[in-house]
Amino acid sequence: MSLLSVQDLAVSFGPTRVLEGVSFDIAEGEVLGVVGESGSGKSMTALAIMGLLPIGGRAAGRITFQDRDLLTLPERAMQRLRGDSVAMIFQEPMSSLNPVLTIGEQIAEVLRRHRGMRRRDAHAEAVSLLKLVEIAAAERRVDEYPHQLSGGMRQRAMIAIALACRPKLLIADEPTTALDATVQAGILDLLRGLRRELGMAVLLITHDLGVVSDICERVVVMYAGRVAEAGPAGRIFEQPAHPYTRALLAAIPRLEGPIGDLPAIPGVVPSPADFPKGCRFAPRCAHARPACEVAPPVLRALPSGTEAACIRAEEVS
Ligand SMILES: Nc1ncnc2c1ncn2[C@@H]1O[C@H](COP(=O)(O)OP(=O)(O)OP(=O)(O)O)[C@@H](O)[C@H]1O
Repeated sequence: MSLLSVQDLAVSFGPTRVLEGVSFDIAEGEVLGVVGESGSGKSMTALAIMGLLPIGGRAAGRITFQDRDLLTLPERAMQRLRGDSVAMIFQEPMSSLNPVLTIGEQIAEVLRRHRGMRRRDAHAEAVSLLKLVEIAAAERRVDEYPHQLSGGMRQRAMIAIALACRPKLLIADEPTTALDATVQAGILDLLRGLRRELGMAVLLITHDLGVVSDICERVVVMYAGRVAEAGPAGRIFEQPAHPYTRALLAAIPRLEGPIGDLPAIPGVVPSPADFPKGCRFAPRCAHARPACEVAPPVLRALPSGTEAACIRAEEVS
């Protein structure tokens, strides 16, 4: 059974629809990757799930978490859910951490509020949580301020705060983008381990298919506010059906590849006001035909084992 089910999600700002027809499920303990370039709608999807859309944003469709319809849940219940069951971490931990409180105080605050812990117990639990996210010298670090930690350590501290309420689902929005490659690998290892140890589901948002390749079981590829392709990670990587997925895969830097010769996708994601009438990827697609510009392609199951929104998927994959 699904822990989270997103069905036909749309997000609008006034007359502008930035997201449309987005559907996916996450099972308990599953890691789902949501991938796409900047502007494809990944963050908006996450914020709609959290009930934290920017001012003026309106969500339609259905988001079900453990049988509760999140789009109709009263704000107080939503607040409780954000503390108790669903947690989110962002790309830049410094903007989410409070600079004038120690890491320990910030974790303890969550523990007191959501788990009703007393001050001394909360401090001890904060140290345990810092150990869980593999911060060395946790007993000392717990009393330090965010600016005293490195970027990688701050992200680990953010994860510790997110874990303090023992969420069933962790939404990680570009958690490693601001970090250098080695630190990035460490954070991904940590997420993989935590997921195994705690059995929590993870929704991992990234623009980098390389990041999802060995941590996610399933992948949703988004383009210009719609799902371009979705399926098991293995299938997506071995036999991608959508030309956009293939282009993203070709853009993953490979160590053995010639340096400075990375195949890029020409052009940029259109802004919502300029979304084409037909396939939104058509203007950048090497395989586009006039038929692609007539109507938006529907997501359909393909023999390769994924679902793709491309009318030429069988011919081009
Ligand atoms: N406050 C806002 N009001 C109106 N439109 C917005 C607002 N914030 C974002 N958008 C639009 O919503 C679309 C999706 O943005 P979103 O941030 O979800 O993309 P993304 O894939 O997460 O990209 P990034 O990796 O850059 O965050 C974009 O076209 C963006 O211009």
